[in-house]
Amino acid sequence: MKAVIPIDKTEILKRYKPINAHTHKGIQGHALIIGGSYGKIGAMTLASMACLKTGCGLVTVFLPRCGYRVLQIANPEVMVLTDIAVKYISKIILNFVPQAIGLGPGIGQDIETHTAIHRFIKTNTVPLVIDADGLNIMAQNKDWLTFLPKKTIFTPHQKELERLIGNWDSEADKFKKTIAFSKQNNLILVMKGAPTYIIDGDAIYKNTTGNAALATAGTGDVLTGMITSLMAQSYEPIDAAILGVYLHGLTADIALPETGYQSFIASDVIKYIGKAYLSLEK
Ligand SMILES: NC(=O)C1=CN([C@@H]2O[C@H](COP(=O)(O)OP(=O)(O)OC[C@H]3O[C@@H](n4cnc5c(N)ncnc54)[C@H](O)[C@@H]3O)[C@@H](O)[C@H]2O)[C@@H](O)CC1
Ligand SMILES: Nc1ncnc2c1ncn2[C@@H]1O[C@H](COP(=O)(O)OP(=O)(O)O)[C@@H](O)[C@H]1O
Ligand SMILES: [Mg+2]
Repeated sequence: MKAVIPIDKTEILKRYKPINAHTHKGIQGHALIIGGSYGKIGAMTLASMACLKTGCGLVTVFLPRCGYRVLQIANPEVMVLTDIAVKYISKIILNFVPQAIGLGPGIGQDIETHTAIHRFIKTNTVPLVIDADGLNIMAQNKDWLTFLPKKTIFTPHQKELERLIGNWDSEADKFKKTIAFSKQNNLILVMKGAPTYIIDGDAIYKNTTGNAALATAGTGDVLTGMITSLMAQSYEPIDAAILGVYLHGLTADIALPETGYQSFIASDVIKYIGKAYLSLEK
């Protein structure tokens, strides 16, 4: 196993690109988040708001029809495209080409959603982040992995990772299997946990930010939005994964003295993204 590289401020400053004073929303990147199902539209409101607050110029979501009003009211800055189905995603039809796509928050596992994802990835060439049930669907259909753009980012928590790579009998075995999976499929794996590791073939990065305040519903959905945003802003996939994970953890570190562990929620990650960015400039 190669040396583990810590994701600390020095590593981040090598990758972080400050905003150009002459930029405009048309060149700040247009991101698309695809997901949601009846009862899990919140995952999409969180992911899309996190995406905007991480700096991309435009954000569109694609979700089932039941999410339309919810999204427009909760996040007026976000644009909405809807599926023909009311409660789940059945066919993904887009009317523009985004710079990056996040797929999976709250998407559920309806059989029609499996088919929609299959059809979508067969033709998609846009850089992709896959999370949540998007990962669970890929785990049940491993022959679809060949359709993914190279360096697609997977963001599994431990349980989702197990569904993808099978059981492990030690930490070393878990890393060995994750590295093999990353290499075989040319994917980047964000192994979420405490701490989060990022695997890109033989390269292993260990995050140094974050704390137990993040152990709350929706913080993973927020991370998907943040990484998708960075990819839409032209960061290379590995840089988007590293910077996204670092900033996400940093929000919880900055917030902790004000919120404590227990009252911190996923919306607070979004609330503190600005302070996390500002701390990079100090
Ligand atoms: N407001 C919303 O709409 C929310 C929607 N969510 C969506 O709900 C769906 C289900 O996601 P879940 O992750 O809850 O379901 P999963 O069934 O994938 O994972 C949860 C299970 O994994 C176990 N587990 C073991 N190790 C874990 C670890 N390190 N981290 C997390 N879980 C671990 C848990 O105990 C639990 O049994 C996803 O589509 C997700 O996007 C959730 O993110 C919660 C918030
Ligand atoms: N104890 C902890 N310490 C640090 N980070 C944590 C801890 N618990 C959870 N996290 C982080 O919170 C996020 C949870 O993601 P996930 O399990 O997908 O949540 P959800 O699906 O509810 O959005 C991950 O980024 C994970 O690394
Ligand atoms: Mg999750």
